[in-house]
Amino acid sequence: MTILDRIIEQKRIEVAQRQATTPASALENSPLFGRQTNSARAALLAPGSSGIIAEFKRKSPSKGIINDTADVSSTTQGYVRAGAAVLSVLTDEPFFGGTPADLQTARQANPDTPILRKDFVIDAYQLLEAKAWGADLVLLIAACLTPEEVSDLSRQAHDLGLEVLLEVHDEDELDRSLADTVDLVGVNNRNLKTFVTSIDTSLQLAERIPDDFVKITESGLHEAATMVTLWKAGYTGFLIGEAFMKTTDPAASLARLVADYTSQLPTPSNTFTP
Ligand SMILES: O=P(O)(O)OC[C@@H](O)[C@@H](O)c1c[nH]c2ccccc12
Repeated sequence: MTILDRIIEQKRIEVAQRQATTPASALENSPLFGRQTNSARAALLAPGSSGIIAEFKRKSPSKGIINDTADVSSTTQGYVRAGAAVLSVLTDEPFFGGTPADLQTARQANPDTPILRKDFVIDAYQLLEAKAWGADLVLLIAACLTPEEVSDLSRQAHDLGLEVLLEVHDEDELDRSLADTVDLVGVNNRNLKTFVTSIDTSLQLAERIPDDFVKITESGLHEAATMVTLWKAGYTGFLIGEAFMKTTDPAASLARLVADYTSQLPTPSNTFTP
């Protein structure tokens, strides 16, 4: 059994329990449910965008504790001030130490920034939660969904005004799961079954992703030079967590990376300006 299998097994139990205590109607009646969402696609494609999706992550199955003292509100606000285009907030508790409250807090602290609910979505109920907790987009992971589930869930997400980031790890997942109902395609450099992380994954898949999707490279990114290589390969979005969260000042680390990255980009029009 892989770690991903264990996470999904646990997730099914968790979703059933939450559904039993909070009916869909309660989520639909919550104050944030009707809010107008912010577009991550627009934020990442805006001229001058840093392209960075900055993640709030306390721990992970591959790294253990990364940061168990950081405050959600100040860290995410710091990320935004330092130039993050989009925020990603883990809501999985058992494996990543995130909570629904983290997402709600990040929403309240950053009303105008697109926020990704980072979790393992396997059921439409979780889309209602995402909307009720203040998310603007959700992650759908091809490795744990059938192609039908990807297209059904992404259609339902759109009906709620949520954008969809489809995560793939190889050619096979991309070929079978890419639906025109998704907005952004993320290539995870980390294999969720083995934890092996390599940016070659993104480099190999870049050309196979049609250009109408915003291309995001995810995980294991630490250095501006690597980002420039990936940008040249066609990636405009960079999902980064650990490199920031493991430092004592995540926002300052982001600011340094943005400065370094933009100074190395060949075209001034893509330069981030605060
Ligand atoms: O902390 P990193 O190596 O910068 O990675 C961030 C993000 O890509 C990673 O947390 C992630 C990518 N896909 C996921 C799916 C579930 C949980 C976590 C993830």
